[in-house]
Amino acid sequence: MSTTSSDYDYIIVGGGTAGVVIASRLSQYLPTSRILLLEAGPDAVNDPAVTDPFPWMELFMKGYMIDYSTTPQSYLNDRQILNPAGRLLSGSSAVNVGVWMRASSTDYALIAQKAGDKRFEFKNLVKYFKRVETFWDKDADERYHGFDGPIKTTGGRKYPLGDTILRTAENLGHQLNKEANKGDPTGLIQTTQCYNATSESSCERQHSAKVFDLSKVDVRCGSPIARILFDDNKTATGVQLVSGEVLNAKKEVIVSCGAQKTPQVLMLSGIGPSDELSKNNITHVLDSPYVGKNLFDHNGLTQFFKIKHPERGLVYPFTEKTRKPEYGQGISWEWIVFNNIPKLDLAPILASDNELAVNEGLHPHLQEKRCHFMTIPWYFPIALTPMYNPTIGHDDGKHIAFTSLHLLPLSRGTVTLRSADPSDNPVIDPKYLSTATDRFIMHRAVRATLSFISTSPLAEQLDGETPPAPEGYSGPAWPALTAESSDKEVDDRIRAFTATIAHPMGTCALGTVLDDEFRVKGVKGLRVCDASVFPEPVGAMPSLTIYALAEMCADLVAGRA
Ligand SMILES: Cc1cc2nc3c(=O)[nH]c(=O)nc-3n(C[C@H](O)[C@H](O)[C@H](O)COP(=O)(O)OP(=O)(O)OC[C@H]3O[C@@H](n4cnc5c(N)ncnc54)[C@H](O)[C@@H]3O)c2cc1C
Repeated sequence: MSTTSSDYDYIIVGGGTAGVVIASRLSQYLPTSRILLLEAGPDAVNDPAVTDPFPWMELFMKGYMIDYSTTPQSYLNDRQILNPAGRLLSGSSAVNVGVWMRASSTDYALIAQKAGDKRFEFKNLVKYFKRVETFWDKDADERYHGFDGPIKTTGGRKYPLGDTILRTAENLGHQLNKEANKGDPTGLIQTTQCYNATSESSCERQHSAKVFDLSKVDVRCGSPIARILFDDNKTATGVQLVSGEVLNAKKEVIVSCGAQKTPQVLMLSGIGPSDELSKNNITHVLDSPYVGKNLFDHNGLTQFFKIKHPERGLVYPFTEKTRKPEYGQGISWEWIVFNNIPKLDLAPILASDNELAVNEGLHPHLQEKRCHFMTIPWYFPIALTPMYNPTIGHDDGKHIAFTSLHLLPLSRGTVTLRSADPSDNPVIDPKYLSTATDRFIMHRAVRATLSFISTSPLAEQLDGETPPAPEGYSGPAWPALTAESSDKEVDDRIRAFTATIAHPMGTCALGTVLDDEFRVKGVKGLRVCDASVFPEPVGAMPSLTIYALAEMCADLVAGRA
């Protein structure tokens, strides 16, 4: 067969977090191979709106961030939940908040069990975590941290309320966990973020295409694909772009379009649940019933609390106006609490959801070191819930925010096709909080925040909650929540204001859709590697784990694993 300029050895579809890593590493490991990376969005790698981690609104306005809003969610008052993702080279790594963390080893053990391979256990992932990062603290334990990886990190700030938060957490019984990256994040941890410190008080975002070398990869931005092409033996032979152009892959196609788009690409290519394909008149390549199933996400509720003495400059976002060396580099927060719910409290709720193995204590939620939720204090009113209270701006200097974040959802939703048109977004139905266990965990998470703000010494610095007052809302005023609020008041608030922090995962999972080397079962020459591969949630912000899985995938493709 003669070779043309449209013939490649490997085509990676989706130049996001995972796709960039895989393309970069393959070009390094297989230097004689021709590698193509196709990205739907633009190349904005050095646009200050991307490299500066703070101008989020600009990311939307410039079209770098798109919204995959959900269907009406029945356990959230039928609200459609804003669901952003990056649509540019680097994908969501170019628009995210930059929290850099690993989950509990128990979470990875469950993923390994579902994937059917020990390679996904924490101890076997550590080498990939290390390969990716340059950890900011040179004295950190080298068994767990990398010091020469492409992603530089920052941490170790000192905010005026830092000690107050630390002592409040300790008064509530949370131990300071100085090494949260060795498989047990339980307790109070100091936040690390994936920024590169450019001075004592400034930093730039570390996103995948900024730091991974793509000089030996053919990168085509503005090139959304319509479908993957197969021969009669169900071997992937290349892709067709939305423009109609066909590009050939002699060895493999690797799909990394993120948890919302990867299942859509597979279904449009004829791989998916048979009924879904038939409904959209798509020619079947393979009935793969779990494509687009198993969608889960991290739900969060954010609340704003008034500071008693704003004149002391205790709270501020880290913006141009307020950059101070003692605040270090990064978004204005320094602590996160990883919380466990006691087994005796959780077991009856799990049983009410008919979850298996609860009575024997074998349910994954009842295992040691599993963290069910996070409490996140921010030194400014971060607007994770849109239109929460538009009178409070980021720079108001009078509020602190707390996010109560549910980490281990049992609810499972779907990504299905809106139509056979690749330009249409898929239908996203995460079925948020559709299990009693998830509603219970979310409730406990908010209660934990209310205890935190009512406990000394933080309590003495605060003056209650400023409740939400969304623009255009004309109903009765929302009561300020306190530790004394009724269960109904807490649940009403959860239903009305819970959002997502944009961690969708699970829609082309290892073990069901994929084998243990990321290959799509039932066809040849096709792999998937991105947030969609998780069979079970990681109870942490996921990007570091996604980077690590992409490193592993590149090793497997190149025969180095
Ligand atoms: C606002 C926000 C804040 C977040 N904060 C954090 C955080 O603080 N810490 C953390 O760890 N995680 C965070 N996350 C989550 C994390 O960033 C994502 O889970 C991760 O980046 C997803 O990586 P991915 O490779 O699966 O997909 P992405 O990085 O989203 O990449 C998918 C890419 O595929 C492209 N694409 C889609 N369809 C096509 C097509 N048909 N053809 C070609 N290309 C296509 C997209 O344009 C995109 O570039 C956040 C996410 C968001 C959106």
